[in-house]
Order: sequence, then structure tokens, then C-alpha cells
Amino acid sequence: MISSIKTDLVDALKGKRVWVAGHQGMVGSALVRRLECENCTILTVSRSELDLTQQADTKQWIEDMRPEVVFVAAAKVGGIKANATYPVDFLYTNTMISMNIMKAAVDAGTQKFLLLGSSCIYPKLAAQPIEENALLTGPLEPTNEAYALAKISALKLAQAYARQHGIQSISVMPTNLYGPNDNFDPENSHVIPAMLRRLHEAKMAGKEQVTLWGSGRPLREFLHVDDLADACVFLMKSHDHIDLINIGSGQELSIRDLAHLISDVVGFRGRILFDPEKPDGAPRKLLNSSRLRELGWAPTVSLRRGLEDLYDRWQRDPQCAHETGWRQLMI
Ligand SMILES: NC(=O)C1=CN([C@@H]2O[C@H](COP(=O)(O)OP(=O)(O)OC[C@H]3O[C@@H](n4cnc5c(N)ncnc54)[C@H](OP(=O)(O)O)[C@@H]3O)[C@@H](O)[C@H]2O)C=CC1
Ligand SMILES: C[C@H]1O[C@H](OP(=O)(O)OP(=O)(O)OC[C@H]2O[C@@H](n3cnc4c(=O)[nH]c(N)nc43)[C@H](O)[C@@H]2O)[C@@H](O)[C@@H](O)C1=O
Repeated sequence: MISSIKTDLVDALKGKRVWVAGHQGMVGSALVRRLECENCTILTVSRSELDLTQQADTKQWIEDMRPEVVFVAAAKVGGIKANATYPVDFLYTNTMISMNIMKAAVDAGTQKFLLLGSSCIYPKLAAQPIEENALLTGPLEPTNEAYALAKISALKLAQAYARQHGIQSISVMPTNLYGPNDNFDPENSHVIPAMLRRLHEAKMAGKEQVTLWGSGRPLREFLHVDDLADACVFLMKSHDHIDLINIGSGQELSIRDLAHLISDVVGFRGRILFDPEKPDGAPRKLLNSSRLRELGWAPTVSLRRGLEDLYDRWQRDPQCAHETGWRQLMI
């Protein structure tokens, strides 16, 4: 069931203590940048200070800080290979983080949540473009089943809290994201930072060809993380509760076409080959974002401009990639 309640609040964030969990990540840092334009107090804590898989520590920190609004952007995240290689981490860590945060925050009096889901919660062969009501209508994509199950559990817990205790939450399902603070690890990242890195390194080394993963045929939709953050704040300010809502750009292209676009942005002039032994993942993941459009929000960053900006930032400041965990600097 999909339900939403439009709020008559003038500004759901105004004057509030707002915690962005995962503020050093790509999405969390974009949320902080966007929330700095709002009249609210932003609370943050890094993973080195608080491991959110630890229930007692999480409960204590939340009791001390008393956030009124929580954006849950902390998670174990990675691309197709990381998801397939570390299913325990993706299922266990992500389940613990979202369960610990929601339970402790509700107990401490938090009034409202925004949960970050993902388009991978939908069935592998969902009808395209994927509507919100495709949830749990078919088998998941095997490479990210563990991650998807953790995300589905979190959004179901949010729905349960709404039903049983009247707690407000908004569960957003973004399409594939990219932007500042992305993960540029060559093996564990998503396709955009991985390709930017591979094609840049090939250009610098004067290589004549580069081999990328899979068949090149899968179709993907991409959204800049600043657009995502803006959509999250828009929804938070305009609605009390939304069970599930897609956030996409409508900008879809094949992985092969993405490779050529990134090649052009980077200035790599050699040949692009694909290795079909590597997994393709879902054949197509285009979200139907008409609910969000009807509410009055639309993205502003074109894929080409977003890629040029990311490549430019990365060359000027390699710190725009995380240094922690499995992230590594490119240069
Ligand atoms: N990236 C994408 O394409 C998409 C992302 N999403 C969702 O958006 C959310 C954020 O993703 P994204 O910003 O890309 O991911 P990142 O990996 O960039 O950020 C995740 C953040 O969570 C923190 N974190 C991880 N584990 C813990 C822990 N045990 N305790 C405390 N903090 C922890 C990380 O800390 P540290 O900085 O120390 O590593 C990091 O700051 C996720 O829920 C993801 O599923 C949804 C769709 C697409
Ligand atoms: C956001 C989303 O992200 C993941 O799903 P995915 O969309 O399959 O993500 P991906 O970005 O890793 O790959 C997209 C496509 O690109 C191809 N590809 C080519 N060359 C490289 C390459 O060098 N690296 C990567 N990672 N992919 C490559 C790759 O073979 C695939 O066909 C899930 O983790 C899921 O959990 C999730 O939430």
C-alpha cells in the first residue's frame, strides 16, 4: 500500500535539531550542504565516534543529542561487485544501522525520519519505468539481494512505526547517484566513479584501449546527488508521511553510451571494450518518478554537466573522494 499525507506545516525543518546520519558520505554530505540553506541546527557524528551498528552506543548518543528530525544516510554502500562479494556486510550492517537508529530515535522522541532506500529494492524484471507499487512483486536482482532486503526491512519498519505509533517518515527510493564525495575505489565503487578513474588513468598512461565490465547493454538512470538532496529536503518540508517515493532524473542510457560520454568528458581517445564475463546486474532500472514530478519537484543537473563538474573537482581536489574505508584517492 502506498500512502502519503500532505503537510500543512509552514516549514517542517525550521528551528529543529536535524541529524544527518552518514554526513561524511556522498548523500549525507550533499544533505548537509543543502540543509545549510535551511533555518535548522544540523547534528552530525562520524563513524569513528559512533558505530551505528552498536545498539547501546547509538541509543546513548541519540538520548544525549535528542534530534527532532533524522535523515538516515548512513549505510554500507558499493557497486555491483562489492554487493555480490560482501552480502553479509550489506545485509547485516544496513539492517542494524536503520533498525538501531529508528528504535532509539523514536524512544528519544524524534518526530520525523527520512530514509534512503534504493531503486534496487524493486524486482529484477519489474515493468519499466518502475512504479512504487512494483515493490515485492517479483524476485530481486541476485547481485544486490542482500542490500535490497536490508532496505526493504527498513522501509517496512518505518511503515510499521507509522501504523502502530503514528511516527512520520518519508522513504525515498533514489535511482543510481553520483557526485562529490563519491567512492572512487576501482573494484568496489559504482560505475560512474569507476569509469572516470579507469578512463582517466588510461588517458594518462597513453593506453590504446580499456576494458570495462559486462556487456555494455544494461540501461541505467543517473541522478546528481545535489538534485537528490534537494528532492529530500523538498519532500521533508512539504509532506508529513510518504510510505515510498521514487526519485529519478528520467535520464537513461546504456552502459556503453555512458562509457563513450565519460570518455569524451575525460578526453580518452582509445578503444572501449567490454568483458562479458563480468556481471551486468539488472538489465534496466528506470524509475517512474511521476509522483514526485506531480508534487512539484524536478531535477536541474544534466548528466553531462554533472560528469564534467565531478571530473573537474576530482582533478583539482582528490579529497572530493572519501579517504576512509575502502575508498582510495585517484591520483
Ligand atoms: N550511491 C548511490 O548510487 C545510491 C545510494 N543510495 C543510498 O543512499 C545512502 C547513502 O549512500 P552514499 O552516500 O552513496 O554512501 P557512502 O558510502 O558515500 O556514505 C555512507 C556513510 O555511512 C557511513 N557509515 C557506514 N557504516 C557506518 C556505521 N557502521 N556507523 C556509522 N556510520 C557508518 C559512512 O562512514 P565513512 O565515511 O566512515 O565510510 C559514510 O559516511 C545509502 O542508504 C544508500 O543505499 C541509494 C541509491 C543510490
Ligand atoms: C545504485 C545501485 O548500484 C548497484 O547496482 P548497479 O546499478 O548494477 O551498479 P553499478 O554502478 O556497480 O554497475 C552498473 C553497470 O555498470 C557496469 N560497469 C561497467 N564497468 C564498470 C566498472 O568499472 N565498475 C562498476 N561498478 N560497474 C561497471 C556494471 O557491470 C553494471 O552493468 C547495486 O550495488 C545496487 O545495490 C544499487 O543500489
